Parts: sequence; C-alpha cells; structure tokens
Amino acid sequence: MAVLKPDVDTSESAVVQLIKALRTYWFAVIPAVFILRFLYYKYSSPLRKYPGPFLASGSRAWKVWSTYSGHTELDHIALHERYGPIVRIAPTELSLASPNAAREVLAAGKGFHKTDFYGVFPPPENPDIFTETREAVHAVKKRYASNPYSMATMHQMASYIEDTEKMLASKFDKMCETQNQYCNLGDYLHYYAFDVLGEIAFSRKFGFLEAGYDIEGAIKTIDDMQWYDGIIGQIPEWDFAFRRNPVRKYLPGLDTKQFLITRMAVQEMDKRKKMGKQLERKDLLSQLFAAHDKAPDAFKEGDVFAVAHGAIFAGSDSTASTMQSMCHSVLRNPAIYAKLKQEIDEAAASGKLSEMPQWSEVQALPYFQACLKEAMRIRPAVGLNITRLVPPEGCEIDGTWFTGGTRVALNGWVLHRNELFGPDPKVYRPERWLEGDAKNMERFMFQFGGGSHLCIGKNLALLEMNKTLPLLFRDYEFELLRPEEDLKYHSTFFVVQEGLEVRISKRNKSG
Ligand code: HEM
Repeated sequence: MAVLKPDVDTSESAVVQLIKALRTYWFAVIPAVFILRFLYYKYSSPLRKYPGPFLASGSRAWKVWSTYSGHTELDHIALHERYGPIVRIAPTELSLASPNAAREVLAAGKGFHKTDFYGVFPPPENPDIFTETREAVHAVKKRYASNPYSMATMHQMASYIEDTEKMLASKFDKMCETQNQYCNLGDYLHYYAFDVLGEIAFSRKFGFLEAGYDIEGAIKTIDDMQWYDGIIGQIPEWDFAFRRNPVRKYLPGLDTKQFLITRMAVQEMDKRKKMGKQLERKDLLSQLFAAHDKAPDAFKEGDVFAVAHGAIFAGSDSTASTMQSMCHSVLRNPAIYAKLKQEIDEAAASGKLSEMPQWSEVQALPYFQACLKEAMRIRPAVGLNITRLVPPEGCEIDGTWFTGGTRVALNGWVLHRNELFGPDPKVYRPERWLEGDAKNMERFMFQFGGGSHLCIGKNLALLEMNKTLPLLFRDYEFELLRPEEDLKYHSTFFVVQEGLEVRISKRNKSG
C-alpha cells in the first residue's frame, strides 16, 4: 500500500507565488488596483446618478487639484454652468448651487455638521470655534465667546479701531506730500486689518502698518498655512503624513510657536496670567479670560488662547480681502466711484459724517452700503467650499433626497451668481441693492456662512469696514494703476488678493 506524504506546504507556496507574481507584474497590478478602486467608488455610491467631472466620480483627486490650482471657486462656477444645480465633486460629495438648498443646509438645528475638512486647520490639540467639528463642544465654546464679539462690545472697542484708522491715515497723508504718489492700497488694507485685530484681541498692534511691510513674512506664512489647510482638508487623513507627522517637530524652522502672531499671542497670555485681574483695558483676550473665570471647566484656558489666536487667522485675510474687493470694484467703475464720493461728500458737508465716521452715520449712506454688499456678493472672501455632512438618517434638501453621510459643499461664489440677484448676476452693479428686492436678496447672501456656524467676527468686520472705507473715500483720491486688469488672487481658504495698486492724493473734503 502506498503511503501518502504531504510533500509541500501548499498555503505557503500560494503566498510565495503571489508575492513572486506581484514582483514580476507590479507595473500592471498597481494601476489595476487603482482602477478597480476608482470603479468601486464611482459605481458603489448612491451618488453615481449625479453628473460631474469623470475624475471626481471615483476619487478625490479632482477636489485636491482644483484647490491646489487656487481657483476652485471658478471651477465650481464652471461645473454648475455645465452640469446643473447638483454636481458630484468627489465619490461621496456633491456641490449644490441652489441658494435655497444652502439656507436649508446652514440653518441652525438641522443636523448638518461640519466635516473633517475643518479638523486640519490648527490647532488640532485644542480646536477653536472654527476648527471644532464636535457640534456639542462647538456650541459650548461659541456660547462663551459670543458676548465678547457682540455688536455692543464691538462698539465699546471702536476707539481701538479708530486708533488704527488714524495710523493708516497718517501713512497715507505722508504719501500725499507728493502728488499722485504710488501706493499699494491692497497691502496697506491687509496691514490695517491685521493691526486692528491685534488691537481688538491683545491691545497691541502687530506693527505691520508702522513698518509698512509684512514683518517676518507673517502674513505670507498665514496664507501658505491656509493654502495647505485647504488642500489637505480635502484629504484630511494625509495630514498625518505632513503637519502631524511626529518627525516634523525635529525639523529646524518648523516650530510654529516662533511665528510672529503666535509668539505675540503667547506673550499676551503669559502677561495676563501674571497681571491677574488688573487689566488695563477690555479687549477680546481679557473678556475671554473673564468667561473662563466664570466657567473654568466648560471654557478652559486652552480655549481662551485658541479663540483669541484663531481670531487673527479667521479675521484678517477675510476683512482685508473684502475691503480690497470693494475698493477695486469701485475704482475701476468711474460712474460708481463718482456717485459714491458724491454721497459721502454730501453727508460730510451737512455734518452727517464725523471726522472718524461712526457706524450709525454710515448706515444712513445707502449707496455706500450697496457698494459694500455688492462686493461681498460678487467676490465673497471665502473662496473654498463650506462643507457639511447630511445627518445619518438622510434628509430632503430643496426637494431632493440625500442619503445620510453625503457631503454637501456650498460655495459663495456660485450661490451669489444666482439670478435671484437680477438678470446680470456676474456684473458688479451696486444699484441692484437699491432697486430690487433687497430684503429677499439679503436672505441669500452667504459671505458670513450661516446658522450655528455664522461667522462670529461678522460684527467686528462690518464695524471695521463701515468705519474705514468711507473715511478713505472721503479723504483720498485713488486712481488705479492698471484699471483694465482684474485683481490677481488665489483661494487658500480665503481669497488672497494682490495688485490693488493706485496713485493716491489728498482730497479736498468739500468735494
Ligand atoms: C469680512 C470679513 C469676514 C468674512 C467674509 C468671514 C467669513 C466667514 C465665513 C463664511 C464663515 C463660515 C465658515 C464655515 O462655516 O465653514 C466664518 C466663520 C468664522 N469666522 Fe469669519 N469672516 C470674516 C471676519 C471674521 C473676523 C473678523 C473674525 C474674528 C475676529 C472671524 C472669525 C470667524 C470664526 C471664529 C468662525 C467660525 C464660526 C463657527 O464655526 O461657529 N471672521 N467666517
């Protein structure tokens, strides 16, 4: 009788054979895996019925590339023109163009939560109000931070804005000693927005206006960081390979604590802790400390730092960009510029505009308000999408059913080009706010987001712009160096602009 002897371990040999095959045919296997993965994402998702770029249907590469290009807002406008109101921009993500849909998604209490996109923005160890993705925790932080940001509190801090306005004006006065002097108005508005925030948050300017340049490249660093956040936010798990890589802290020059804005924030925190209650004046930091004192467990010391520090990141580029957009749009339209100056001059001549323009006075300038709103409509300062997750149980949005977990993306540049703003939504035309149904149009403006995540700095930004811009248009004559050219810009999270260069002269205030 023959004896059966197992001669080889068959399972091991299969594995070995597989490894050998992979080593031999890797050039075919790797693309095959990618293709299969792509096809799986493309067809397995309930979103397969929605149109969109081919690359986006099976991978997030389209989103990453579009964000990297710096003009994702233009890509989204083009996508919606081509494919309609709902476009698939990633395997599990849809971009919505309907302003009604945006209102529903952003409405408070509807259960649309922030996606992991926001978690990439620093600081990961202690998220601030913008980066916090846990809704319940966000609600607590926002409750404690809201009071310092209220319009009433902002009015109490208006004198700090005025101090900075005076410094900006003195810089411009100096330039005007020579007639038609060159001025990079865009840069100065940027320095101004940063220094106002320094005053509001920490009772000290960062020094950009005084210096007249980007000290230590701090503004550029913020822009670069936001650019990184925007791109990696599309593929958040990759953050661990880059910024959250444990090896990173050992690399020279990458210690963020040495970064100008962070350094100053840390210094101010330490100073306040030493000073205890004897604070010189009521600024954002002191009020956040007061909120912490009242509820030390709910609003921790780390939250005080994160919220104050985060304000500089969230509030500087955004406000500067909005002011630059309005100035450029007005200056390149001589009829609009003339009409705006006439309104401001008449108010000044009749004693209705103080030397340092006041909020209530500027609210009574309808054409100025229309020019500002129109700038925020056509060129909202946030260029990237605001993304939210559809609640797990699914939900109907603007008449369409979406399954739970779908990511929905809203882009202000798309939403604000809707025909509800008139037949010419692509044109900068402030008059639409005076002749159309302005109240209804207001309901569909998303430049400050909406619902429970409505921009907490909206009051500060509006107060700052309403005080500063009329002063500039009243006291200075600006002439664009290249009126035929658009402003150059790229979207990081915010729309970072350059090229607002002018000739500046002092105006005779009587017109
Ligand atoms: C014209 C100026 C500004 C514009 C256009 C703007 C725009 C926005 C937008 C669109 C959002 C919503 C983002 C989202 O949901 O993903 C937002 C949120 C936020 N903004 Fe602003 N912003 C401006 C100024 C400021 C200022 C001055 C500050 C602070 C000093 C600030 C702090 C914040 C914070 C903390 C959030 C997060 C709010 C939350 O999630 O509850 N912003 N902003």
